[in-house]
Amino acid sequence: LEPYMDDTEESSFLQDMLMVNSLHVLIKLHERLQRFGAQKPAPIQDHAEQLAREIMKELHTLEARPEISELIHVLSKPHVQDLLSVHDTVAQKDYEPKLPPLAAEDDEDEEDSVRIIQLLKSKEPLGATIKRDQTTGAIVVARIMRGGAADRSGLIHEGDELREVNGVPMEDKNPEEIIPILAQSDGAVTFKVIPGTKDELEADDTEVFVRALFDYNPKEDPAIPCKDAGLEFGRGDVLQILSQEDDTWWQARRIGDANFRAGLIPSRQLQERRVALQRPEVLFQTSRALKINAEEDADYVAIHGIQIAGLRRSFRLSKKDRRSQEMQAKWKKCEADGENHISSYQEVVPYVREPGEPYRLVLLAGPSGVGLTELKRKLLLSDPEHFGVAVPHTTRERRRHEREGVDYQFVSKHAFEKDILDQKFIEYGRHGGNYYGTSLDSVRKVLAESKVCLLDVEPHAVKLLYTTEFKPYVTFVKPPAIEQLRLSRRKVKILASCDEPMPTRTFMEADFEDMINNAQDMEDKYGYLFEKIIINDDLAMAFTEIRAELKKLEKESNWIPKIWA
Ligand SMILES: Nc1ncnc2c1ncn2[C@@H]1O[C@H](COP(=O)(O)OP(=O)(O)OP(=O)(O)O)[C@@H](O)[C@H]1O
Repeated sequence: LEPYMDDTEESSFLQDMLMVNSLHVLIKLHERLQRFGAQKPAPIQDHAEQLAREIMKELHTLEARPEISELIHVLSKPHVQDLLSVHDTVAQKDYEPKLPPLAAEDDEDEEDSVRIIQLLKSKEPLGATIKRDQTTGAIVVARIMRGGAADRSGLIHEGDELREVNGVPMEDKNPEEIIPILAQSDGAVTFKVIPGTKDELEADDTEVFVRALFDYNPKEDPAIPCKDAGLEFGRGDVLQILSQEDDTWWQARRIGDANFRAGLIPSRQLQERRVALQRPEVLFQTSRALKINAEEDADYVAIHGIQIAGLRRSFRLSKKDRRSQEMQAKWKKCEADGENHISSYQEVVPYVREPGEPYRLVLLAGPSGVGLTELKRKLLLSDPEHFGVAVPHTTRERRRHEREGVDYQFVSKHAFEKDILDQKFIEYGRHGGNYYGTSLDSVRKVLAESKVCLLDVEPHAVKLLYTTEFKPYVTFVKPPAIEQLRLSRRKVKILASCDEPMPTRTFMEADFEDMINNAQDMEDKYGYLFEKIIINDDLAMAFTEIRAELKKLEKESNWIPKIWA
């Protein structure tokens, strides 16, 4: 397993688990069962326990001999008796617990339609919610949770009227008083119900999977009809929708949970209505042109000492030029559709890359200075044959050390402007009279080489790449809390703005604050596009995490928006 283990924690966990004695015993047991199962042994008789008792009785009547005393001694041992009892249970295939007999129905006045139902309840909840019917005042089953005990029994249905639970009449009880009665019942629970008239709808929507675009905690939701029936989830979790029968509360389970019982979640309509009612101000703003600072790219090499073709980013929003107005270039492609997006659920389907198919495009987004270039550089260095980056276009003069098509694609201003008109760029900007930009074709070129293309973009540009062709995997790199940010970046040198005397300086408090605020803004506006969030606190750890995520992405089935399928 070693090649698959990145993490020492994972491998030591596995090792410990494999060493556990009880696991070895279980494996032996399993092997034996396999062996005997194949032989299909049949019991000679299935009342060994009773037989032993009869033998004991007879032995007591016989004259005392050592063998007889020994046999009596052996047969009277509790564990031998238990063993015989287990033998009989298996021989009789008597695995199901027994329900006590139903009480004789002596209530003559009871309507004919009353049905007595017995369920065996374990520690698991019943999986049904109840409510008082507003018109009749009766207690009725409001909802049956898919996959729960009530659902599996097939005996209780939505709309059934509850008359009694374990002999306790429900007439004058509130739902709040009934819940503890049900919760406390363990083992057989007897219900007296009048079946409802509601037609059972065939569940035909269980193949619906969605990615949650918001965090949800039912305990904090005052509107949920039953907090205990709620399903907690986080943004990015994939949920299987098991019922959309109710317009307001859907039933769902979280993929990866061992539990197959559904929980309640707000429906799409409910969630979108809620968001619309408390929309942050920012969602009402008309999309404004985003001002981007262009920066001189050669500085990058000076700082990092390592040059990787196409890695330099000459047009990312930069803290270094924050105050330098004349360095600003306007981004054209900033029609941020995302700004009006309401986050609820995104329908997804499983996806496995076919051999020969291009890899999903890996998009990195994050606030300026958070470490996108650094993470990209580390990934490239870790496997230059596997990862690639798009070579940007520029209209500036080629420098001596630069190679055409490797460092940049050097083009004329006329050609660049034509490409802008032809919408060939994902992003472009202007600096010092020159254009810089990344084209869609340069990304396609990397993908056509069967490489994983790493691209860092402003989040508003993600929308442009959000297509079946690129199937982007959007990773948002986020700064840690300000204390850790100060600590981890205390020795880091960054490029200074052009009006500062030294070419490099350390991060300042304002840089940290900007980084955190910008990250928050990006998350608020574009969070629904982020498939993975990585917190770049310790650089080595952030790199290990992103590398592991990308490996998983390539090997395992992953969920992509249904519109790409
Ligand atoms: N986790 C970290 N710990 C310490 N230093 C870091 C960490 N991540 C990045 N850095 C350093 O912070 C500086 C800025 O990182 P980087 O250039 O990768 O940011 P960026 O997101 O590409 O931002 P920009 O687009 O503004 O350049 C670099 O010097 C980098 O080495």
